[in-house]
Amino acid sequence: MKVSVFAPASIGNVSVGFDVLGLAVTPVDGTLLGDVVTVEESQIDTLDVVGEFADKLPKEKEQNIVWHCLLLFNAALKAQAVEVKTVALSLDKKMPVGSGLGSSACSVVAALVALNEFYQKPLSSEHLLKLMGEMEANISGSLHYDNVAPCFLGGLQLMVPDEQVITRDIPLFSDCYYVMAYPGITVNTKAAREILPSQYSREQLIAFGQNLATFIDASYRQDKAMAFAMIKDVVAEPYRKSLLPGFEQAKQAVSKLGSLAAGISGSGPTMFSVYETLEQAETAATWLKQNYLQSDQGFVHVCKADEVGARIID
Ligand SMILES: Nc1ncnc2c1ncn2[C@@H]1O[C@H](COP(=O)(O)OP(=O)(O)O)[C@@H](O)[C@H]1O
Ligand SMILES: N[C@@H](CCOP(=O)(O)O)C(=O)O
Repeated sequence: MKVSVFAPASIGNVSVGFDVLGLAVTPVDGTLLGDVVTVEESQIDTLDVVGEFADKLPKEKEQNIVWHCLLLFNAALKAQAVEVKTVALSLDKKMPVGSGLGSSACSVVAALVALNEFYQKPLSSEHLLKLMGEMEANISGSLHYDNVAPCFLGGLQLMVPDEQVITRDIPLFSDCYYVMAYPGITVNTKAAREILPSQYSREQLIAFGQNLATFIDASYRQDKAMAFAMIKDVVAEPYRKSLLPGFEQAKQAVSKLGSLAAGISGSGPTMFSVYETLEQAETAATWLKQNYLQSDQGFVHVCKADEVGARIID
């Protein structure tokens, strides 16, 4: 049996929900913005890495998080007395590393879902999600599900403080367009987490809670104006924007072009911005391609919410 799984890009935090909100996105032109992992039976365990960003990854398979996913998955199988097989893994690394697009989450989710499908789903979705969180914590130094949950399940996901639930689907605005502008430079998630303050003021805590609660309420009422007015980041953006050349100027520019909201995607450097119409999104995308990209590896995609998440592809 051979199975290939695609796992989509995600916007961690969505500005208003640091570490507790994440949205999966996919380009409207059909581009596969995410990673693909293929699993098939083999005489020995192997990992082959191909794709546009393969050269940005460690050469040794033992340094690749997809290999660590195999080890973690096999341990989970043994704990359930399921016979472990030797497999050939192939990672098509379509996602830039340190991008703020949930690149590591794409590899983790695609690998664990592909392995689970290969074995005819011995692990529950809840068990898989916990393994994904464990992998993300190993990579970024602290546990956060806001990339792996939307990447795995699709849509807009709110992390809840219940280990048996972990995440909840939140109603999203499926008619909006999300422009993802990756400037082509790297911001390491772990480093971007380490620069954040260890403490916040009472004023910041109240603002964070009120913004997030109001966003969730407006999402359930499908009150688009209120929801996107709440897309404000009091936790990370004030401290991370200095890592993103031209971010402030780009945010002001897309606002004049009609964006409903804009912010740092995940830990950056990707900037996301939201629009009512495809025409506005495409106009802003053109501006961002001309003014926000820092290298020839940068790109801009006009996206919609990805409501499916990780999926088998042929
Ligand atoms: N398959 C992989 N995909 C992404 N990163 C990987 C992978 N394997 C190992 N890594 C390493 O994990 C770290 C991921 O960095 P991170 O900043 O979390 O990326 P992103 O923000 O894009 O998720 C990098 O040091 C990268 O070299
Ligand atoms: N909540 C995390 C999100 C990291 O997203 P990534 O796409 O940069 O890995 C954080 O802000 O640290």
